[in-house]
Formats: sequence, C-alpha cells, structure tokens
Amino acid sequence: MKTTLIKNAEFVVAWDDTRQQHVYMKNADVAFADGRITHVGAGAQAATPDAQIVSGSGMMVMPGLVDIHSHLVHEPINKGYTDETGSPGLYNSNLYEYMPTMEGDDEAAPAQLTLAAAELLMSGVTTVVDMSVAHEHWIDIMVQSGLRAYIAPMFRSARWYTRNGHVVEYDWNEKAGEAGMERALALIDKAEAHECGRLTGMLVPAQIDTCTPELLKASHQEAKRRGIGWQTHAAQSLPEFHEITRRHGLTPVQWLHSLGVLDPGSIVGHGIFVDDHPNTHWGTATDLSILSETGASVAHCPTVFMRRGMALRDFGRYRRAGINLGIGTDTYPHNMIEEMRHVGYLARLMAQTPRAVTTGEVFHAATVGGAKALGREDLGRIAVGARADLVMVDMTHHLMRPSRDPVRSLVYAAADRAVHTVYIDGRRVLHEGQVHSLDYRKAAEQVDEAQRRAEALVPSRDLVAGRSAQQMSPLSFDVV
Ligand SMILES: Nc1nc2[nH]c(O)nc2c(=O)[nH]1
Repeated sequence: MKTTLIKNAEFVVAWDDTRQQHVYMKNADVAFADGRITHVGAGAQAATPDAQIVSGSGMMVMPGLVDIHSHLVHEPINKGYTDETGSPGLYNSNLYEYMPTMEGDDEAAPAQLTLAAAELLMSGVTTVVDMSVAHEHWIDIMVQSGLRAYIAPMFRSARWYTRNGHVVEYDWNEKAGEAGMERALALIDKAEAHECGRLTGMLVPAQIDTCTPELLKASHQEAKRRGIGWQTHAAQSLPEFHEITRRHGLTPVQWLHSLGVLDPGSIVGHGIFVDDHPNTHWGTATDLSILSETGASVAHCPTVFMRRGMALRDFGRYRRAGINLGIGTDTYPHNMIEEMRHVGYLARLMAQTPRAVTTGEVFHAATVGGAKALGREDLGRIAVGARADLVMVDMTHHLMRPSRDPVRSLVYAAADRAVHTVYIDGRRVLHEGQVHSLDYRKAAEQVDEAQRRAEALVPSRDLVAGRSAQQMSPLSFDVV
C-alpha cells in the first residue's frame, strides 16, 4: 500500500516511549503505510516518491480515542427518557426500575448501532468496546463503519427486576447464562475470523450481581485461554454493593478478587462504590489497592452516573493509587470528547481542587489507558509501528482558538465540532466531519420511530405500577 504523509501539521500529539507520555510536536509530519505509522517528526524523507500528501496546515494530529465501555445497541433509544430518572427507593440508580422499561426491538438494533457508531467516529473514537446483547447485524455494521471494535456480547445467569421500587429481585436461570456464554463465544469466533482484521472479542458476564460465581470464573478462564479481554459491571450502584456484601460479606471488588478474576486482562465497569467511597460506609479500605495490585483496569464513564448524582471519587485518587483507568461513553451521546470533559470536571469537583487531574492525564486515559486495558501497545499513540488510527483536528475552527494548548481547546470547548478527518488502520473513515460509510441520518429517524414503539410498551414493562412513559419520565414542559 502506498504511503500517506500528513505534512507539516501545526501540532502532533506524539508518544514519547522513554517518558511513557504524550508530547506536543510542532510543525511535524506523520506518515503511514499498510495500516501502521512509519514516521513521526520533522522532515519528509519518510515519503516515497508516490506518497499521497495530505496537508497538515492548520491541523492537530492526535491518536484515535479508545472507548472501553459502551452499549451501542441499547443506548441511543434512551435519549430524552432516562436523562433524569433514578429510583428514590434504590439510591437513585436507574438500572432496576427504569432501564428495563425502554428497550429497542429487533428492528431498532441496526439503526441504534449505526447512529452510535457514527457519533463515535465524529468524536474521534477509533476503537470501541461494544457490550451489547447479541444481534443479527452487529458484525456487518461494525465492518461497514470502519471502526476497530471489540465485539463483547453480554450474558448473565439472572435477570434483575423490581416490583416495588425499593427491592431488587433476581430471576435465576444458570443454564441460560452458560448458553449465553456459548453464543457469545461463537459470535466472537465469527468476528475474529472476519477478513477486515479489526474485530476482536471480549467476554462479558454482564453484571457481578446477575452472574453465578461459576459463570464469572469460567468466563474469565476462557478469556485467559483465548488471550482475549474480560469485563463486567461491578461497584456500579449501592443496591449492588449491598447485595454483594449481603451475599458474601465482601465488597464487589473484594469478591471479584476472591474469585481470582481480577488481573491485567480484566476491566471493572465503573468501580465507583468501593469500600472507602463516602456513600458505602464499609469498614475496610482495601479496594483501591486490590485494583492496583491485580493490575485490573477501571472503565470510567462519568456522564451516565452524573445524571443521577453519583460519582467516582475521584479519578486522581485512583490514578495515584496506581490503577489503570480507561474511559467509556456507556450512554448517549456517544461523544468521547465530551466524556473526557466530564472526567476532568467531575474529578475536580469530587476532590474539590483543580489539581485533581490534568488534561494530559485525562487524554492519557482516553488513549493509552484504554489501550493498556485492552492489552494493546499498538493503539492510542502516535509512534512508529503503532496502528495508523489518527484524528486530524481543525485548529482553524473558531472554537479551537485560542490554540495555545490545543488538547485543552478540544476537550473544554470545541469537542467533536473540530474533528475533521479520522483514519483507522490508515483508511480514511471520516472527512470534513462527515461519516460517509453509514446513513446515520436515516438511522436517527428510525431510532426515533423505535422510541415511539417502545414508549407504547412502557406500561407493560413497568412492574412497579404499570406507569406510562410520561408518568415514568415526564417531558421537560407540558404539551399544550
Ligand atoms: N451502566 C450500565 N449500563 C448498562 N446497560 C446495560 O445493558 N447493562 C448495564 C449495566 O449493568 N450498567
């Protein structure tokens, strides 16, 4: 494949391997061929005579962002419905009373994925972990999108529900959990065999409280045997914290550790309610050291929890404890740059100091932190030999100016609006802010229609009182 040379970029966010951190290079070039970066720095000597030259004038070139926790087929339909919901009787968690009432049907699945994938690309994401319930068009749409994707089908041994809004009950079916894992493995095999070479599997027993210890351990062992990643939701709500302490006398993090499922290949989705979080009032203070010592990563997704007044305390504290943090969008919008902004602001709010976290540390988590969680030293960085997953940011966009510190301008002001071009594996998948591989406008209309269909089903799904969508989640204003 011929070389592409991005010539004379105003800024390049390059990886300094010696210092193990990103650095700014000014007026630099980035060249790539065969899906890998071949040159970073000044001088066009890297270019072969037939190289395709792309002007870097007025551009910042940065590594593609790595989103390690998302539910692409479930979340777009929730927009306008779950923004302000949370059970007063379940410590404001949305998971048990509200989330099960708004679900897309099979027809909605491809549209939800299409819309979410386009949003990700537009916000500079090049790698995503998609933890969804398996659906027919998953692989095809992921391939079409051009994203590098971790196909992570969720499975579990129990379904949770609440009949009164203050007790979470579990409907156990262990065989269904085992069968779910088998189906997940078959889909992972199919994804990994795909000729595009950008699909990898991840094993995801859905939640710590809905999976038997046997399923958690068996899935972890199988992930290790195959050399793939493993992730579960844990320490994500107070009802879950209380359920696990009631069942086992251990916190969620301690219990996972006791099962032997925490190691550098494991990702804990959320990891908020740890033993020394001010809301848990638990008697130990070991959870952060367990996470750090085992090498497990935390997928930090602040937006969805901020909506309900919940927060990880705090990003800087976890980082200083030596825990590897990656960032996930989890919910809508699938805007990784806005998620990064929330990471920074929330950490400072929780620690009550502007020094809780630097923008450089947030960017690290959104790139190499995520890549480390996935065991990938070839992602999240601009370095020779790394995959050519690159984002060109338009520094002439008025929201990027002043551009003294362009990553700050991007994270705190411009966000996706300044994302101009995205390459994945050296292939251009977004240009002038537009995704051409996916009809996301049509998909948006289809998700809208699907939400109307789902709204009609809300009373039958609300086990507490058969309430309508309007009763569960009133509109911002009365319609007159
Ligand atoms: N935050 C969470 N989002 C979810 N989506 C989904 O399908 N399951 C979950 C979950 O456990 N937590």
